[in-house]
Amino acid sequence: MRELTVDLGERSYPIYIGEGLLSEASSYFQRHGISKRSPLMIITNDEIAAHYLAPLQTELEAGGYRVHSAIIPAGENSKSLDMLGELVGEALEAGLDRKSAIVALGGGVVGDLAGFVAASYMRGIKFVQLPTTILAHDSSVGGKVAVNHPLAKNIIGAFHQPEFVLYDLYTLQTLPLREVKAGLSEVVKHGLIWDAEFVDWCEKHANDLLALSPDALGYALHKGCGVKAVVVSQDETEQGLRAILNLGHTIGHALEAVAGYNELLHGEAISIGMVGSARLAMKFGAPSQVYEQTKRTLAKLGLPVVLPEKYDVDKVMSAMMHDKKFAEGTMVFVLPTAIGKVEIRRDIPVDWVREVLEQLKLEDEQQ
Ligand SMILES: NC(=O)c1ccc[n+]([C@@H]2O[C@H](COP(=O)([O-])OP(=O)(O)OC[C@H]3O[C@@H](n4cnc5c(N)ncnc54)[C@H](O)[C@@H]3O)[C@@H](O)[C@H]2O)c1
Ligand SMILES: O=C(O)C(=O)C[C@@H](O)[C@H](O)[C@H](O)COP(=O)(O)O
Ligand SMILES: [Zn+2]
Repeated sequence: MRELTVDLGERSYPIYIGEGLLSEASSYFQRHGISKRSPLMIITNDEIAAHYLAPLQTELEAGGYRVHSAIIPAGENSKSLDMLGELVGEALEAGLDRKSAIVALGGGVVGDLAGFVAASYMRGIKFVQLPTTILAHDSSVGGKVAVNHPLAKNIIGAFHQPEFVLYDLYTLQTLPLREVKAGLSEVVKHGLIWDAEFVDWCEKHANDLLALSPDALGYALHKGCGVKAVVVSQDETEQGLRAILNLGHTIGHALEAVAGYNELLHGEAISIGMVGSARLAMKFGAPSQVYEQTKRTLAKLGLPVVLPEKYDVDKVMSAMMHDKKFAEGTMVFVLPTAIGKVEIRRDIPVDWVREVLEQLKLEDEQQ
């Protein structure tokens, strides 16, 4: 078992990473002071529930917890205000009070939504993250919780940190291959913003990662969570440094919104966005090697690295203007200056962004 800490003073919390951790969940709940006198509510989706809900519920009940489970439909469209309202209704009916906890069992969709339920129910109750996707090495750490609006991704949300993160790597073995690849996109991102050696490692071990080798996954997720924990510990509410975790997201979030949240997976959109950012960086003088290695590594992991032809560049440009990263009349981009190093720029000519998107689209036509 590996352990990391998100260091936020009195709100610090651990990330436990290991195999079989869900089968001992109640001892972690107890250790972290989750009340047995108030009911708790597990939020998960139908696909994850089929694999992991019954054993988790049995384990927690055997440990003396009163458990209510809420099951939402799988998919990004569940990250909505309507679903938030439904879950608040379920929490009230199940008798959750201010000492109750919300338990997120799932990937980033469940985690972001459940975290926002916890942040808003009775103005904030405890929550626990039980991530079950590779991507959730990112989403379960750091306390960004949110739902989407049709016009913009994650635009209604809060910062609300979990009590602890319990990452059972056994759960990853049932992930569909497309979800494995999408999750690895954010793993590579953590290397691209912070650790060049780790990017080399990801490139070299791409096949091991895709094959879900326990050793490779354990190492990569510990590294990825480690970068995230260090960054969040220094800048919890994104006053500065934390924005680097947004590499690839200016373009990526716009693509997700334009696609209606049900076509491109988050990790796929971010992959295209990271290639776009590396291309944009070349216009500011970054060496072409940065663009080439970014694209090569993501492609080796089976991720999209061009903009599908059907995307309308005007619509993508306009979606970018609704993002949180658009402020005071300018777009904010995280641009790589070397592998493992990025800078935050607010002086991006809009025409350059358009050119990059057109180039990425042209590459799709040429494939
Ligand atoms: N809060 C943050 O800091 C943060 C960071 C990154 C991404 N996100 C958000 O995370 C979301 C994407 O998360 P995701 O990729 O985990 O998506 P997801 O939660 O939709 O899970 C992906 C798919 O895999 C299925 N699944 C999950 N675990 C499984 C398992 N163990 N076995 C079999 N199937 C399983 C789910 O049912 C779903 O269909 C996006 O909404 C993104 O915006 C948030
Ligand atoms: O934790 C962060 O900070 C991130 O930016 C991580 C991103 O991978 C994640 O997709 C996040 O939800 C994006 O945040 P947003 O504030 O741009 O919505
Ligand atoms: Zn992301």
